[in-house]
Amino acid sequence: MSTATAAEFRGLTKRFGDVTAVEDVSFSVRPGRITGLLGRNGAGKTTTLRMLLGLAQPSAGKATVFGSPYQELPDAARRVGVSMDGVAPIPGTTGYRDLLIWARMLGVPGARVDAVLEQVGIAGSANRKLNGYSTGMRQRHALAAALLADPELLVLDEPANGLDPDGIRWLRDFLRSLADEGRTILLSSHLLAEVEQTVDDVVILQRTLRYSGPLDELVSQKQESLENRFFDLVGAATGGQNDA
Ligand SMILES: Nc1ncnc2c1ncn2[C@@H]1O[C@H](COP(=O)(O)OP(=O)(O)OP(=O)(O)O)[C@@H](O)[C@H]1O
Repeated sequence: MSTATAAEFRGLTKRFGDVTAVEDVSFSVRPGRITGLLGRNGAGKTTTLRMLLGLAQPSAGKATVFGSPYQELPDAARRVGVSMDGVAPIPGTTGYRDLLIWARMLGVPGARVDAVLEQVGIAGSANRKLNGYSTGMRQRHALAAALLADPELLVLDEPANGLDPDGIRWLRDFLRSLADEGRTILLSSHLLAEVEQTVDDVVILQRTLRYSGPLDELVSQKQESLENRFFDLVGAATGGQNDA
């Protein structure tokens, strides 16, 4: 890889009218590692990822992938695999058919569909309609779609949401195997105990950046759990979201 970081966020700010969702956030995502973007509901995680992917325009600052804004990155859709809410499948489509449509859009061979279905462990359900999938199966399906083009970077918004304990353990091992192959993973989550067992680096967001760096430096500073360090950095909940 030619650039030293897989993704960079510099002074990134996003305002929605009177609401500042993300304020002056800067951090780097190191290649070949799993980075967890953590924050409570409304902390600005999804907005940050959307700005990285060119889906939301920053009010100030910038985000780059492999050194370029996403929109200017050659072959971006194949180099960056994304799992994020907001892309609805065609109603009544089977899992297989949905992935085949994505494969054609990405210009990858149809055989990749079988490969990713096997990888995420839902090949046996591929001929079922997607609207009958459980939450866990939907998460695996979304991951399969993200993997179709064999991307260098995976951006996963809340990939553990809705997974049962088996699914969570599977996801952890699966993400680690992807990172061991040299891929970079940036995932958002509010499941702190889960993340503690999954990620190498941590970014804590509460509108502003509260921490970015290796997980072990964060938790070993005080020999405490990620959860305790998280609340040290973002403060206790006051009932409102997106508190300063
Ligand atoms: N399109 C939008 N229009 C107006 N406000 C928005 C929009 N998108 C996000 N926001 C606001 O920006 C803030 C950050 O939202 P965001 O979805 O990025 O947080 P999050 O950390 O991903 O939260 P969650 O864990 O609940 O998904 C919230 O106050 C949210 O209401």
